Amino acid sequence: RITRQDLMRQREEYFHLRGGQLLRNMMSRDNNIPFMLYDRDQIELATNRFNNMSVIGQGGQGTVYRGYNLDPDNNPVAIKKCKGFDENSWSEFTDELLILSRVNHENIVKLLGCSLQFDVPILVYEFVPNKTLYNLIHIQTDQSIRTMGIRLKVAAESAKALAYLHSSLDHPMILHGDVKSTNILLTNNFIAKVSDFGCSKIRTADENYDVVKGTMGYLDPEYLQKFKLTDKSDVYSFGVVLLELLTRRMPLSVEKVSLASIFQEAMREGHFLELIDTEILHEDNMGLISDLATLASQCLIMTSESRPTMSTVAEELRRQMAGQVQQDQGVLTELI
Ligand SMILES: Nc1ncnc2c1ncn2[C@@H]1O[C@H](COP(=O)(O)OP(=O)(O)OP(=O)(O)O)[C@@H](O)[C@H]1O
Repeated sequence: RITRQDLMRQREEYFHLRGGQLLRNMMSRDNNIPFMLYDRDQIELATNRFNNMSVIGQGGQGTVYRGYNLDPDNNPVAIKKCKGFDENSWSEFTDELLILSRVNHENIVKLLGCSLQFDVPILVYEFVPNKTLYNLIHIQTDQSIRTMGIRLKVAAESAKALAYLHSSLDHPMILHGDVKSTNILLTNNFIAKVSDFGCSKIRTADENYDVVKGTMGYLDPEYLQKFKLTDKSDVYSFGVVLLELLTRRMPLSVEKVSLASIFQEAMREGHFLELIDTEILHEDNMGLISDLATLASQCLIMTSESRPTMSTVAEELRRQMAGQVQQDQGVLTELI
């Protein structure tokens, strides 16, 4: 018969085997890192024992639950239960957590903590209440996402988040590896939050990788040839997201033709305007649309070296935003 004491001992064992002590030491060394290590009981209570009613999403790497009572301010959280996790990958996973816990950016879904007391990793994130960008572009016809201003803002914020992951001094270079519109979440005020970190996403720039990760329609063609993920692979995938925002077309057509290739051909032949979503195709927007189309096209260049860096893309989008604000103010002044 297994007693409660046996169970407690087993949980402690799991905790140590999986590098829990390492994480605990790191946290006590650096009080600035608000990263929590949750007990099994806390997670089970928060998800009502992983009750189906608490499920908010299903991804390739696991199931996401809505949870309560874990956040000190009592905000809801999103709890991801990873699946298909290899027992031998725990130490790699804990190493990654040490880095991911240092990621702190307003446009990145915050990783609040984890639990090491289950047979698979459990990750706890800040809860983002609105839908994914994919949902708002392709499924729901939310009025707000129809405006050019919101689309530009979402693009600029997502680019800023990716640029931070690639080149912040807070942590080594982090490659996202699966940038797509389902991995951009939006708050009720349409603040973009890049998500989906935590299951083997950190790579050093020169590491070779032989398993194809990522999503069809967004994958860097050079990565598919060389199996080497780089910062420019994220730039390519971001280019596809930019196209989704401009065209409201799916990244892959029903015939499995990529939006990127259709768009690049239209750019070469000078008729890309035919692809742009008619809802944003106004005279006032023409300059901006043309600039954004050029930027997307640069992100999608076949040879990765010729693509801009994420910082350059973010800076260009910031500049465009500033231009828009000025333009809006100009219109206002004229009206007054
Ligand atoms: N922090 C969060 N707040 C609110 N909802 C979330 C959060 N994280 C994920 N979700 C929801 O859960 C769904 C699944 O997320 P997840 O990141 O696991 O999968 P995915 O990105 O759709 O697929 P994959 O992991 O295969 O790339 C998302 O589409 C979203 O609806």
